[in-house]
Amino acid sequence: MTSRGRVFARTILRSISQYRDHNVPAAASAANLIKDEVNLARPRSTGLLSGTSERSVLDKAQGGPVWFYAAAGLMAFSTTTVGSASPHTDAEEKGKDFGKIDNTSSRPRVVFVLGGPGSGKGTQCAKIVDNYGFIHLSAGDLLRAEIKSGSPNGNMIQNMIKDGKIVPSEVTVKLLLKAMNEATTDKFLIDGFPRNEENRLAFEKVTGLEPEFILYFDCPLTEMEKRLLGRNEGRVDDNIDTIRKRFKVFIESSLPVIDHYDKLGKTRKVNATKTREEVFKTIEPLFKPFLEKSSCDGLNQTIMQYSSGSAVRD
Ligand SMILES: Nc1ncnc2c1ncn2[C@@H]1O[C@H](COP(=O)(O)OP(=O)(O)O)[C@@H](O)[C@H]1O
Ligand SMILES: O=c1ccn([C@@H]2O[C@H](COP(=O)(O)OP(=O)(O)O)[C@@H](O)[C@H]2O)c(=O)[nH]1
Repeated sequence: MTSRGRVFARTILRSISQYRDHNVPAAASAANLIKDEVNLARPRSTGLLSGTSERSVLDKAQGGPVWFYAAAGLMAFSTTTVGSASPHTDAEEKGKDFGKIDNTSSRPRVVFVLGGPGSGKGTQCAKIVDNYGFIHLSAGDLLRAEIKSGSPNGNMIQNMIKDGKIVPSEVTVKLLLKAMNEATTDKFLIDGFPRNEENRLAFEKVTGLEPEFILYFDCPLTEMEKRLLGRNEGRVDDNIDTIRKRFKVFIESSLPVIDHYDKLGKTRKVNATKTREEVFKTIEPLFKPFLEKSSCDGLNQTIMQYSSGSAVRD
């Protein structure tokens, strides 16, 4: 990050603050998130040219430090196309046609794993991690860890989870960013997030990242209820009252997110009622392309661009 870049980022932060003064709520929450992220990302961004291990994974978003682009509001979303553009694409039907993953890019690659509570997201994520080198970030697990850590937000998060409500985006996005920044790989399975349109917009604004695709586990409520009641993990929300509230929230708030990505041709719908093994077989073709070519070439190219100054956007 050059000093001109820093000056530019500060200017943009100022203009976001001015928007906030004019009561633009999205700009206001973005500005808060961005300020936090500046603090998170800044110490690492000094190592831009000193090798991949020292570069924050998120520094690579859009070929530059994420907080810089977030501050600049230059969210030119990824042009990566994954699979067919037709909506409501069933994974079974599409088979190998999922293959258009941009493995020459060095930016972090994100897959959102969505579906109702108990549809089997966590179960399948574990299998994908074992076989395809992704990092699994469960937003619910991150929130539960935050409660355990004794964070000042702990009580609020606990109450929201008990009541089946969606925790404010500021909290969840910050936890996700921190986990992404600490990760040693750039392939992320983000499980159980975004849960509503506000979550989605907050993540997009702050990271500038668009998911490669959305894995949507389609499962009837009766099956999900049965699975949740048998989960036996001692969770405060796996009781019939909270389960019913979670279903309502899923239908009212989360389905519109799945629909949004559907319209962009990014939703990969999977029949989640099959056995664990059958579901995994169905989704595997979606992940094979990620193994086909290392992203090192793209990464090296990005580092060279930084060396020559051509990737600096001020
Ligand atoms: N395909 C499946 N068939 C039957 N039970 C399943 C299947 N997938 C997951 N389960 C079980 O259902 C429960 C909920 O699964 P989980 O992966 O935790 O769902 P989610 O992460 O979507 O809430 C767990 O007890 C899990 O072992
Ligand atoms: O992005 C998220 C993810 C989870 N939660 C909260 O955490 C609970 C449990 O979510 P998780 O994904 O762990 O459980 P699932 O819905 O898959 O059973 C949800 O009901 C919400 O209260 C949230 O607020 N935002």
